[in-house]
Amino acid sequence: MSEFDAFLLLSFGGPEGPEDVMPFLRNVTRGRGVPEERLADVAEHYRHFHGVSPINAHNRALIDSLTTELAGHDIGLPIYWGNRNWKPYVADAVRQMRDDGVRRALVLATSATGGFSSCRQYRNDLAQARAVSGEGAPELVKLRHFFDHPGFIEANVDGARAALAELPAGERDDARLVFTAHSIPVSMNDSSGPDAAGKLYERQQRETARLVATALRGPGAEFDLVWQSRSGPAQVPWLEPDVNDHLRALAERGVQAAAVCPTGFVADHLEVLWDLDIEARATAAEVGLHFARAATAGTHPAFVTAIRELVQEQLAGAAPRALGTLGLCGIDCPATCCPAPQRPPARP
Ligand SMILES: CC1=C(CCC(=O)O)c2cc3nc(cc4[nH]c(cc5[nH]c(cc1n2)c(C)c5CCC(=O)O)c(CCC(=O)O)c4C)C(CCC(=O)O)=C3C
Ligand SMILES: [Fe+2]
Repeated sequence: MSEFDAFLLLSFGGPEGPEDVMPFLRNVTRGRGVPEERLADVAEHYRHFHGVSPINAHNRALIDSLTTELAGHDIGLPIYWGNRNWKPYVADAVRQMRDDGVRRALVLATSATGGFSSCRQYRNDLAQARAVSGEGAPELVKLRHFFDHPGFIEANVDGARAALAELPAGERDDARLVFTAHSIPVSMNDSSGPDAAGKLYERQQRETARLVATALRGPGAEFDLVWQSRSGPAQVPWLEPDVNDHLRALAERGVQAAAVCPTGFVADHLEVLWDLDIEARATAAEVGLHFARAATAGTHPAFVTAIRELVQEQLAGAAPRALGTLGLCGIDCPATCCPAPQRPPARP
C-alpha cells in the first residue's frame, strides 16, 4: 500500500486573545462581503470569551488523544497541526514538515461533510501551503469525510442521549430532536457535490442527523435539521430555518422540550457556545420550551477511533466503515467538486 510519513490536522483556527480577534475575523472574511455590523457582533461573541476561541484547545486535546491512539496501534506518524485562519498557520506547518523531511502526509480536516467551506477551501489551503513552501514540499493526501462514520455517529448519539437525560423525565420521550449545522449561502449548498444534483452539504448533514435519530429512537424516527450562525449580507439567501425561529415554531405547536444536537460541528466551537448555549437557550426560555444541548464529538473515544480507522484505510487498505447510504466522499474528488460560490461584491 501507499507510504505515508506524517499526519496533519487541518483546522479553521481561532483567536487566542483579545488582540487577535479583529485580525482573525479579517482573515476569515476577506473578499467575502460580510457586513461590518456582522463582524462587530461576532467580535463581541469572542470578547465574551476573553478573545479566546475554544477551537484551539479542542484541537490540542484532539492531538493528545490521537497521539495515544495512533501509538497504541503502532502507527508511527508524527502529528502536525495547521489552520486556515490563524496561528499555527497551515503554511508554517507544511514548511516545517518539509524541513523535517516529510515526503507524504495524511491530512484530516476538522469538517465532517463535503462542501466549499468544509472541503474545497481546505484543499485550496493545502495547495497554497505547498506552493509557498516551494521545493520539496510534502505531498498531502486529504482523508475522506466522516459524516456517516460509525464512530462519529456513536459520539453524537452519546451526546444526544446525555442531552435528553437533562430534560424533565416526563418530557424526554416526546422531546423533539433538533439537529443543527452551520448555515451556508443557498448557492454554496446548491453547487456542492460532484455533479449538477448539488446540495451535497445539506444531504450529508441530513444523513448524520438521520443516523443519530435512528440510533436513538429506531428507524423512521422523527427529527428536524435546521441551521445556525448565518453570516453574509442580508440580501444573500442562506439555508433556513434558523434554529431560533424553529424553536419558536415548535413552542407554538405545543412541543414542550427539545434536545438540540449540533452534529454539524466537530467540537464545541464558538458557534456552539454562543449561538446555541446563549442565544438559542434564551429563545427557548422566552417561549417556554425546555432546552438541552448535546455535546459534539470532541475527543469522544469513538470519534478518536474513527480518525485512526480513516488513517488505517490509507495505510493498510482497511475496509472503509460507513453507516449511511450516500457513499464515501472526499477520495478522488473531481477538481470541479464543491466550487466557490459567486460572491457579492466586496465591501468598499
Ligand atoms: C460550513 C462552515 C463551517 C463548518 C465546516 C468547517 O469547520 O469548516 C464553518 C466552521 C467555522 N466557522 C468559524 C468561524 C467563522 N465563520 C465565519 C463565516 C462563515 N462561515 C461559513 C461556513 C462555515 N464555517 C461561511 C460560509 C461564512 C461566511 C464567510 C465565507 O463565505 O466564508 C466567520 C466570520 C464571522 C461570521 O459572519 O460569523 C467566523 C468567525 C469557526 C471557528 C469557530 C471558533 O472560533 O470556535 C468554525 C469551526
Ligand atoms: Fe464559519
